[in-house]
Amino acid sequence: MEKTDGIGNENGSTEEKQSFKDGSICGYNSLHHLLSANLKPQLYQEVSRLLLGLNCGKALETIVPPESAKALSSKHDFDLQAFKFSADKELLREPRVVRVGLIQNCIALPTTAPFSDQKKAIFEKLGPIIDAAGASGVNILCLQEAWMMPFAFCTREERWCEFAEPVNGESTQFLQEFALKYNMVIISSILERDINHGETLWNTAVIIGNHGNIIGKHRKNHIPRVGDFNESTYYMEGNTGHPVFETAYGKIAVNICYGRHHPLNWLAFGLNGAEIVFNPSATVGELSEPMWPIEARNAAIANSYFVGSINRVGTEIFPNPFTSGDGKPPHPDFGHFYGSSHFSAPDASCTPSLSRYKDGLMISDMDLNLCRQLKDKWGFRMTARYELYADTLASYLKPDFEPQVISDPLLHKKSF
Ligand SMILES: NC(=O)NCCC(=O)O
Repeated sequence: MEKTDGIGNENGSTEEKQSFKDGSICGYNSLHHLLSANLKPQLYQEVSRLLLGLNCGKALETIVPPESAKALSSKHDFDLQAFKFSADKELLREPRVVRVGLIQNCIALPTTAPFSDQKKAIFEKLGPIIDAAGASGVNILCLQEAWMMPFAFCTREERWCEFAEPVNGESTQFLQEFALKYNMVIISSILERDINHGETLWNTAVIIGNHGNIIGKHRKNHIPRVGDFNESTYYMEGNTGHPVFETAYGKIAVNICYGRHHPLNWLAFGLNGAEIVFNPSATVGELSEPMWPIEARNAAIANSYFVGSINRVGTEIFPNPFTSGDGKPPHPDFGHFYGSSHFSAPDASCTPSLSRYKDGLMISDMDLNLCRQLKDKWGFRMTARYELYADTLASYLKPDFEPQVISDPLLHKKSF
């Protein structure tokens, strides 16, 4: 249900336009809602074909979530969308269909509330959304980056480090119960405190198996130094490589937030055999929104795997204004985290996005056979010429590296 007619309404008043500060797109939940509300059905179909691609030659199918999940989404006011990526029927392999979920959410209490209350309120907010995923039969569920806290890394204040937890801490224990209850793999991105290594901090994804066990962890490889993303004040670049976790439902990996700007990061997870790579994120409109629908989709295409992209929602106001050395006046917030979580598939199709301003659960079935089918069709792995790039990289890393540039000999000749 949309809030206003947005600019689609010719009489759109100033008040209506003001309401766009809520994070909506001219009053609409998402770009796709804006288009479907304003284009004739035939035009919308054609725009969708170009915008979202085709899966097995058809528009992506939707699936109907169970009534219990729909009831939870109405009661707790979160967006709920469900789709299905198919693959071609094979003669020798059975389809390998898994149901995957992504959760996006805003924080639950102001950042000025006691930390324990903030964390508890986020747990309480997430419970019904995870229940909806469980009721829908989701096999693998991924939460957003540092879901258990406000994204306070803009502030550079040390007190936010108190939110950090060991891999087997409170947040993991909270999710382990759901994993066990719903026979679900859960990927939980937390601020980690590594007790055994001098209590250092990391930005870490914990992989919880469908028996409630901890399968392993991965630490964020690339730390942003852009805009207000002052994360390097808090933790260092990860030391866990590019692990792929073999779970009951397929081989999965996690490329945490800013790592999505690094094509080699995506590649490495692919080389290790990932079939689904999750990108739990926290990013804001002004900085990255034009990149958001492109990077994950490109990674899915180039590496012949599925990608699940998740971004938090809302504007988080911090008690003390901060600056980031970019000449901007002190400000108390990052800007708007624009949600828009979605899935991308190796055949270049993708789902529409979840809301730009509301909590949400995005579900999709995906037949993992599609990964190999796309490798066979496009041959990106076979044509990759890795040895050329290995040579270039090895040479680039040497201190005496010189770029391979052949200059036009006439370029520096004096003309008479
Ligand atoms: N959390 C995080 O790494 N954000 C960086 C900004 C971006 O990559 O869009």
